[in-house]
Amino acid sequence: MSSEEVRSAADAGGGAGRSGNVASSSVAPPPLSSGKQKQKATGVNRTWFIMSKAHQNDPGSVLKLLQKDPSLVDSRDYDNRTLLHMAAIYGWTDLAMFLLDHGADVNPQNRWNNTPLADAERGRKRSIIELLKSYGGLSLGHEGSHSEPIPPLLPNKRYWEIDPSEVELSSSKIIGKGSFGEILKAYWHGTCVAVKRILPSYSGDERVIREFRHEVDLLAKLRHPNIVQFLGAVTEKTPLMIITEYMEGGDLYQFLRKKGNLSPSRAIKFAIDIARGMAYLHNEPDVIVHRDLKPSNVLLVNSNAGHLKVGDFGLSKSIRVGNSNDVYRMTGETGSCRYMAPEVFLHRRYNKRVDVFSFAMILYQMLQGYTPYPLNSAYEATTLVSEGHRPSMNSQAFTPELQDLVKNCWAADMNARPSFLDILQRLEEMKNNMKKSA
Ligand SMILES: Nc1ncnc2c1ncn2[C@@H]1O[C@H](COP(=O)(O)OP(=O)(O)OP(=O)(O)O)[C@@H](O)[C@H]1O
Repeated sequence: MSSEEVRSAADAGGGAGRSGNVASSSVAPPPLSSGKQKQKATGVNRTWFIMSKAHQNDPGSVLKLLQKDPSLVDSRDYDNRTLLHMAAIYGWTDLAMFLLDHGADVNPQNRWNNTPLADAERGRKRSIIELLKSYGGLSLGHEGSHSEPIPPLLPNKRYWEIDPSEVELSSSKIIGKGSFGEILKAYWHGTCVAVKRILPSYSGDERVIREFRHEVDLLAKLRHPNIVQFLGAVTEKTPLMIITEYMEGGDLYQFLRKKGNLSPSRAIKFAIDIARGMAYLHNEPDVIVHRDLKPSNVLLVNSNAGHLKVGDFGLSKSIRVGNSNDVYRMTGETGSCRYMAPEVFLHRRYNKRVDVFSFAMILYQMLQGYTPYPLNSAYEATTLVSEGHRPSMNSQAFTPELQDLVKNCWAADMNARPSFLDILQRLEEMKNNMKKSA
């Protein structure tokens, strides 16, 4: 069994304390499994670790790490944000001063071409603006929708409880249906939101309530640009509701139905967004296995389709990686058949790489233009896959690199599948090579 196999949340006492972990780093880090190991981190790990502290809005720890190792001043995350960007976004003047005094580049540009000064101006961080200008800061970019600071989690466990009267449902519209409820487009304090409302007929069903609470507990811990943002929940009154940001562009399934197959560059862009969200969920030691990754659970921020997020955590499991020899064994069939890894369908032991398999199926669909085995029922399709068959890749959009990636990700041996951090690196490389050859 591999070192990445995991045991169940119930066995391990659940996956606690995921307060803003990020999976972003300039280089894919080897997994960290304990606090002590973090201290002994390698160069690659140190970059990842310091960026994760910055993303957790923890300037104190960032400063301590920098004092120990000033060579980290120009560390970057996957979005090419430096510590100076983070200081500008959050308004950490002392930290910005330390960085600049220790030779940090004053005008690095992130993925959206924003410099720290542009970010500070967007957030109206006056003292940082002055500081950056005094060091020759230039205001370039300004287009980043991804640079807003994320407020730290409040210690109060139920800070997210919403009174149903706050949710304006009279003019709401049903936008989706799930197993136990419906998804509505509604308004919360004047803001358009998505409301997952449990149907009254299930409001007394203990199993449904347990699953609902589990989803709320899990969602409340998640904060990442590629994860649909949880805003609050109604758990003390009926109907039970989960309120998340509204994703104007709808889901990827509908999008692909309209568009057919995507160009390699667009599929890579979409795949990067999905892989980013998934790398965050799979971040050890508090691993979240989504278990139901499929196109209808990937949502588009708006109709420009420039930004995707992973949603629907109804079936996700929070798992604290403990004994590396244990695996999670599923008790019932879970997830959506057509995108499901064979080990799940066959009720075998599985680990977080089930999500990598589902990711391969989504990538396949984006490039091929239709679902895997469209002429077969979902059950037949999964049976074929469990017998070792894979759908043929005969669209022009499959570049050799994308073909290899899909093949690796749907490997029958779950331990042969790459991690989402590896996937991200490969996709980023493909993207850069395409840019160079354009
Ligand atoms: N935040 C959102 N913004 C816009 N549309 C959404 C949002 N959340 C869900 N939807 C729409 O509603 C559909 C169903 O949502 P979702 O899968 O979360 O429901 P569910 O009850 O968990 O379903 P299931 O029983 O399949 O798990 C999605 O495919 C999507 O089209």
